[in-house]
Amino acid sequence: MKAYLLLEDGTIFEGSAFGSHEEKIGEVVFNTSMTGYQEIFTDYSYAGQTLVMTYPMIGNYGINKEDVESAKPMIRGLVVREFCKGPSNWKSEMTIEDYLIKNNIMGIEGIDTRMLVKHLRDHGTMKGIITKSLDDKMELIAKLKGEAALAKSFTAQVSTPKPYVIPGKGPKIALMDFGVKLNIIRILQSYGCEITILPYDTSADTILKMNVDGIFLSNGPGDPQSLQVAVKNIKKLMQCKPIFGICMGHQLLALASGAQTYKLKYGHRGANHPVKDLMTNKVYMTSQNHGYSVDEETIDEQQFTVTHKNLNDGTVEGLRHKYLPVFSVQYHPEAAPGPQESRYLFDQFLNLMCSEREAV
Ligand SMILES: NC(=O)CC[C@H](N)C(=O)O
Repeated sequence: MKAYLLLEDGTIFEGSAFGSHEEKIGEVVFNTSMTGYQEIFTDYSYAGQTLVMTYPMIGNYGINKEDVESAKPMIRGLVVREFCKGPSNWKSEMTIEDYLIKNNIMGIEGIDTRMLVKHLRDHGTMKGIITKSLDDKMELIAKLKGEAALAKSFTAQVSTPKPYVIPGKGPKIALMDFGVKLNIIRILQSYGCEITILPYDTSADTILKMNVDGIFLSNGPGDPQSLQVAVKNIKKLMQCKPIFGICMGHQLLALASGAQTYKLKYGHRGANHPVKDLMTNKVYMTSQNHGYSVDEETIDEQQFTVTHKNLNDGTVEGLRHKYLPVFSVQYHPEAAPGPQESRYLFDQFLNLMCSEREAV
């Protein structure tokens, strides 16, 4: 069945519908990873977004129950050049089409994704809708342009509603859940940590009473500036405990320290973004998924050091407090999918917690 991707600026891409046929508005963003589509669909940081995969065939190794980053995909739509109807892999349990139907997500295939990405790079990220009919095109465009087209924040939908504990004999961690990727939990678990996953708006006082060894600030969807409640809590927490933040966690930590964030023209989403560790001059290939960035000009140099930078556009990729055991990165050291060479950052967090413990 014919379908269209209609963008907020009126641009139309024609293709064929697949998956569910429920038409939803999303912010259209592209990811350049060659593999790992299942982990990407289930990364809650994509909540509210219609995802364009630039790799030309998606779905060739199917979908399984194991390789997920959350309980369910929160993407609003999927745009591909071609989806694979006959996947082949020992782990495969269903096609991506079955998966999209099951999760009520509409897809469109047959799109010239190179042209679409060039358009988004030139004109910036914008809203769009995958639709079967353009009869009401002007109305749809007006809706896409409207303030109410997309919820302001998806955090409450993806954060845990209640605290829960993953037992362990190692350091105790409070994880502030803004839409955490499961691989972050898996890695912390592999160190034997006891992890308490907390709703995004848990107060600093509640967390301090838990007497944990460290605090982890997770990834998550949306604009960090819309999470002032967390910013306020982090401001207090950073004076008291070791903290490690990833992506949204990094942005919130920056806001808590008085810096500002801004929206990037078309974001960084992919598995081969080069990042330089300015402390060692080493370059790492990193997995990234973010639409916002910390404004370097606004960072208080008395308090924070910029530790990492993106080599494509020079944006801030890592921060470390000068005196407190507090640091963060914009990219994904848990990288599912993506290169695993930044896992050492979890060792640093564990070391910080252990040395703080010894110092007490
Ligand atoms: N992966 C993330 O945590 C993304 C953070 C934030 N929502 C952004 O797009 O910049």
